[in-house]
Amino acid sequence: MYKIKIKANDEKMLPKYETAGSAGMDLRANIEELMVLQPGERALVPTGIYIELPEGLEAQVRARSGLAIKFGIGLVNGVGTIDSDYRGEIKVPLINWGDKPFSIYPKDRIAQLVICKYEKIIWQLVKELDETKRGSGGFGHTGI
Ligand SMILES: O=c1ccn([C@H]2C[C@H](O)[C@@H](COP(=O)(O)OP(=O)(O)OP(=O)(O)O)O2)c(=O)[nH]1
Ligand SMILES: [Mg+2]
Repeated sequence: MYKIKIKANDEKMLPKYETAGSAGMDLRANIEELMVLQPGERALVPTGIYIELPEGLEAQVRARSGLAIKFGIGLVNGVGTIDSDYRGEIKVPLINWGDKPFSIYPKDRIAQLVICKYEKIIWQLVKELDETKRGSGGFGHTGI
């Protein structure tokens, strides 16, 4: 298990696994006052945490499905990527896709962080790629 350096003003803000098998650790809103997201509105919500990942690990910011299904709350950027050399505050670009105003209270769990391994590659520029049965078929070409 990796031990990852983290900075936070309050230990309660440290993301943690809610169950033994959770892949994600919930991120909390580091705000002083209630924030309201109107339908269609987006906001970059601070989490108060700063991390130092070794090269080869990234952190993914992902939506919480409960907020998505109940209130239409998602991430404007789909999945956020926290680079290993990023030392700034982790922030969550939330959007209210729902039809009602959504209230965020201080320390609410607004998203989750998943730590993943990634590979670095170098490109080998070629004229032809290996043939496959799929070829360029995609976007539903096998049917629905
Ligand atoms: O949901 C997110 C996405 C990104 N970041 C931070 C960490 C990441 O390392 C940095 C840059 O993110 P990204 O590469 O996605 O954004 P960019 O628009 O390409 O910015 P940059 O030019 O700084 O790389 O912003 C967050 O805090 N939350
Ligand atoms: Mg970038």
